[in-house]
Amino acid sequence: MGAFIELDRVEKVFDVRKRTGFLKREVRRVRAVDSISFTVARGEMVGYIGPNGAGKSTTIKMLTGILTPSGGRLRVAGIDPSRERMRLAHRIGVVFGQRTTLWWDLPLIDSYRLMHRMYRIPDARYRENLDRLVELLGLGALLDVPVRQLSLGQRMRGDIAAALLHDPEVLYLDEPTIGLDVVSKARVREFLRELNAERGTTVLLTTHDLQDIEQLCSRVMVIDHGRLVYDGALAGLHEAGGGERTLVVDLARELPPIEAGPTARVVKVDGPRQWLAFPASESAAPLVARIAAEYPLVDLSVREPDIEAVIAKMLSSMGDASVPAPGRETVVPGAQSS
Ligand SMILES: Nc1ncnc2c1ncn2[C@@H]1O[C@H](COP(=O)(O)OP(=O)(O)OP(=O)(O)O)[C@@H](O)[C@H]1O
Repeated sequence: MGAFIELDRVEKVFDVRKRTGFLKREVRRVRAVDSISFTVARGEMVGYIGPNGAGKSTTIKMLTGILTPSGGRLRVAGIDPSRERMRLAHRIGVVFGQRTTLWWDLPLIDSYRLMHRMYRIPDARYRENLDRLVELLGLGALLDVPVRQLSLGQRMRGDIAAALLHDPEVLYLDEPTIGLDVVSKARVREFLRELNAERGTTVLLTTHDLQDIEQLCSRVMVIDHGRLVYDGALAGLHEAGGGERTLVVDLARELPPIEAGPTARVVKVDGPRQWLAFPASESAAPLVARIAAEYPLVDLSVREPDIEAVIAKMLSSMGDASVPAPGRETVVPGAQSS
């Protein structure tokens, strides 16, 4: 089967007018997406990650047709999103972690009823989908509650159901687990896994949480300064990024740096607290056991590398040659106005 999402040298350039003096204005050209090409097959679950301002949201907005590319070719299910946004809307679902598509003052079920009409979902299909989503996402007791009274995790589940009522073939998720507690995160992830396995829904996921990717996506794409700098398995990204986790150890008192064996090293000491870096591919258990046996251990925790750190390491290990120059933001000659 051919590609379901196709981008061929897609670009998005914004011209931003900036005041630089009393009467002077300068036009700055920001290349938010800079010649990106990739394809996603039907049924794939792909992570789309990158530092702040890398161009992720701009890409998603072009994929939904909210923004028109400045250059290149883009197709979703054979449709050019910005030209046929409404036709495409029936085939895609979008969830933004930071915003809700639900009506704030209305009970949850009323938002769903409105969507039923907006998307002209056939009655039988609407009822069937609603029942299934309410069950899978545990929304039964929440349907009559106004959205503003829902917790963040409940609201997120409500939003995910809203995005899926019309049976979209592809789901774009922008930070779906942001701000959620551990239990809610697990629930959302479990649901997405089931959705993908049972319905074959294609999922494109933007997140700052590496565990979202670890638990959901076999493929991850990294975007930096508007360019695609990595496309492959998460393990490969860890390798390229040096792949280290951190063990944070609280000792009973201030002590010299812990000697923890050949693969771990102390990277920071602050009073009785010490930070040890160790390979992400290794279990923390032997390290913890050794420290517990030899030191007055009070508490400890393991920190996963954060996405920004992994990407930064990957970029520096690749060398500057493959990293786009920071000249993405350029002053447009002759565009000064007064
Ligand atoms: N409407 C706009 N007008 C001008 N510049 C914009 C506009 N939208 C985005 N940009 C710029 O384009 C670049 C990419 O922004 P984008 O929101 O796509 O990044 P992002 O990867 O989603 O970041 P974040 O993780 O912070 O959400 C940034 O430099 C941003 O300032």
